Amino acid sequence: MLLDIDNAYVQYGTSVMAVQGASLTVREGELVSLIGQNGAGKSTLLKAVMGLVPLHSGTIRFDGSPTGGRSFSTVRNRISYVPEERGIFTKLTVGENLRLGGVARKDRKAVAEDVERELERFPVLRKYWGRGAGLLSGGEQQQLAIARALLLRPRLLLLDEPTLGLAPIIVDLIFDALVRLREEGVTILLVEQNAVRALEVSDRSYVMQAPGRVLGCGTAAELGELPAVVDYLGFVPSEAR
Ligand SMILES: Nc1ncnc2c1ncn2[C@@H]1O[C@H](COP(=O)(O)OP(=O)(O)OP(=O)(O)O)[C@@H](O)[C@H]1O
Repeated sequence: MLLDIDNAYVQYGTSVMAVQGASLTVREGELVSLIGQNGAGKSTLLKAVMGLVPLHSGTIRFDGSPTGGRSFSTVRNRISYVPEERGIFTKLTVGENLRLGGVARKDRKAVAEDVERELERFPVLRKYWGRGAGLLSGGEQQQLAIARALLLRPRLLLLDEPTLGLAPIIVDLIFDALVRLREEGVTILLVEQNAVRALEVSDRSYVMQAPGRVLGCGTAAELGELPAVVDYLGFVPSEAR
């Protein structure tokens, strides 16, 4: 098991318990999605994996080791995270942003090859290589954020709502890229509000319901057998689309 979240609780301040006993696993090579409505606790769970919010209780293990300890480093363990707000440095160029993804690596030649591969994956980044990243559209910035995250050669890629607010043609482009990444063997945990598309591309999905509980998990076919999940989603996962 690459990622193993067991009975995680996360609290903001003293009142809001945003995640309440969530368990989730990701195996090497899987594309797993986390779906559910606004405020269900999906983003919080990703932040907990990155150590950006502390666990109240429960455990998160990466490759068998707890993620919470001082000695754990997401960079050393090669976990890449693309937050909902993307984290692009708007004052830097596209090329500078992209190269930043590889700064922690020592294999400079391989980094250069990986930059080239990302430019082939997302041609718009080549086109705008020298342009200030702040001038890119939302969809272009999202491609840059994903490409930059891939430059770490992540063992696990965490994506928070990569298609939120983007034009349908860009949504298609991002989902196509996810399918290809999965074929390349990149392990992905995807938070997505577009449940239909997420179910379509994922090996397995977790359905999360506020406040912070996992309602069910499995393949689209398995989720379709769970009445509470079908009720919550408002459609039968295996019959979507
Ligand atoms: N920094 C914060 N301080 C206090 N409460 C927060 C904070 N961030 C999130 N919450 C609350 O925690 C709960 C879970 O939020 P979270 O963002 O994880 O949900 P989500 O499923 O990712 O939804 P969304 O798609 O809207 O991001 C919500 O009730 C939210 O209001």
